[in-house]
Amino acid sequence: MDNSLIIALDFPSGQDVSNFIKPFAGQKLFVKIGMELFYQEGPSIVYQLKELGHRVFLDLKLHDIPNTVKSAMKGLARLNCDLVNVHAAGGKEMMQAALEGLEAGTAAGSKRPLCIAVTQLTSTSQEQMNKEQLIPVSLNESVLHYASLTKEAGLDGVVCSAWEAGMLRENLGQAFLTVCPGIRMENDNVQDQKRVATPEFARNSGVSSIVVGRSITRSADPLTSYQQWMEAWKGVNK
Ligand SMILES: O=c1ccn([C@@H]2O[C@H](COP(=O)(O)O)[C@@H](O)[C@H]2O)c(=O)[nH]1
Repeated sequence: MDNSLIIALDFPSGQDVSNFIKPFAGQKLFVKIGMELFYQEGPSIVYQLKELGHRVFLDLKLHDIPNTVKSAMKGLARLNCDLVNVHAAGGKEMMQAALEGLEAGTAAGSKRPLCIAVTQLTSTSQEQMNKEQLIPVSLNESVLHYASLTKEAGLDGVVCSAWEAGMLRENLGQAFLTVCPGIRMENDNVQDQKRVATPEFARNSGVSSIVVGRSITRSADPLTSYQQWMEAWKGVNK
């Protein structure tokens, strides 16, 4: 899954998704289904997108007691998605349980979905983390701590901002995935994101894959916008 641009399909219905992907006919995309879409459409939206040949990141960010997460992951493994995730704040035991569930739910002879953990949301600032979460360290320290726990638990990588990706590569190795949302073109509206970076910065920091939502899905011409984003991410004409 290295060097993918994952499109966040943050839509309220499957019909909106169909309208969005129509101009991409024939292209195999890597898409992300988050809570908004999954809570409305359920597993059928995963099946539909897989049937069309797209890779699917099911971004439900599980965070519960280990037994509950294990059982939920067992069910998610049966959906045949490519990537799933949890919150690292759930702890090492919960993350290990997530993997056990995924392995138990993966059909014999099939590959289990990759599993990554959210470190600190890209909508979280240093100040908010210190004051609201009462975590009295720097954002980098917190992200490195959560990512180290994630690696110890045996997961495949983390969700972090592009600003932390270089540090994580140095400390945890380049095989450990860094999947980064909060990506914006220079001068774009950052909306609710706090730790944002450009696709060029992400590429130069060794990010594994970027997640881009509204900049593409809310654009007047999503296909052209996607092509421009791909060029910026891959460094075409640089
Ligand atoms: O830390 C995180 C974890 C997940 N996300 C998700 O990524 C996309 C980003 O969308 P944009 O429109 O490009 O801001 C969205 O689905 C989030 O739920 C994240 O942003 N940060």
